[in-house]
Amino acid sequence: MSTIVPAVRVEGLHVRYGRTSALEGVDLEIEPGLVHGLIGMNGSGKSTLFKALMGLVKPTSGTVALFGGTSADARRRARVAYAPQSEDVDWQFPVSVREVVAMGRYGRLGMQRRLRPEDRDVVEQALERVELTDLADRQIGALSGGQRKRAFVARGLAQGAELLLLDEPFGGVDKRSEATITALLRALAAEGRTVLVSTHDLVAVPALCDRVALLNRRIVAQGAPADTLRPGPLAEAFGGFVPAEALRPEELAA
Ligand SMILES: Nc1ncnc2c1ncn2[C@@H]1O[C@H](COP(=O)(O)OP(=O)(O)OP(=O)(O)O)[C@@H](O)[C@H]1O
Repeated sequence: MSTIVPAVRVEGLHVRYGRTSALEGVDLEIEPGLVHGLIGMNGSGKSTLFKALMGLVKPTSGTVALFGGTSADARRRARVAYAPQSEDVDWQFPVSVREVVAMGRYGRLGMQRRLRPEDRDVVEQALERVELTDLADRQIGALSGGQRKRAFVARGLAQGAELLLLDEPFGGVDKRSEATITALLRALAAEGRTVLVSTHDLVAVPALCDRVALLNRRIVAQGAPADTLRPGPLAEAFGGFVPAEALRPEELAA
């Protein structure tokens, strides 16, 4: 039996918003040190699953464990970082990019504490890692879509998070930024961090993800991209529609 504690273990998770059933019995295990893709159509429950992992929505039933403990515990110990979908962020908030990244440090120290010189160094290193040093004094809303995503990744890095949950990091991002973010996330996994990314961009998946989970209110398929991005599971995940860009050339011809 494997002794590796999964970064995420979800069992029998149901979430409802009033009359809307968003998740219906999700079972999911996320192995640490890999990039995992969470793929599903609009309304399939991706954001709800992220929020449930963070303890931001209450399950109707089922359980969520991060590193074998509660999500509250993982948050308290700064082990998990969450970058919400762009629509869920107030981009007018008067904070600079550097201040957003520094929030990752406060997560560890508590807002009452002042950043020490070594914390400031960590913030600068995180900014440099995502190539935002030159834009660090800008108001966060004055960044492009791709730069905003990178700022949130930097916040997670400054926090020292072992698990990064990124909701649609490729939404509204051009191909160049997408390649930068992909390389960054691959490098984070190579360091042993765990990354869970929701995306519609199926073309990006094989280069980015070690594992894929297809979601349609429950997990339809989970495994290596080559095994899951197949016509059958894709049709089930996308309500009968098979996104052609997800298929390999031989399957397209079939
Ligand atoms: N706060 C809410 N109140 C009521 N219903 C909600 C709420 N948030 C989400 N829902 C509903 O729950 C379902 C799942 O939504 P969710 O945002 O998790 O899907 P998603 O896969 O992230 O979608 P998208 O790809 O469009 O972002 C949808 O039917 C949505 O309308």
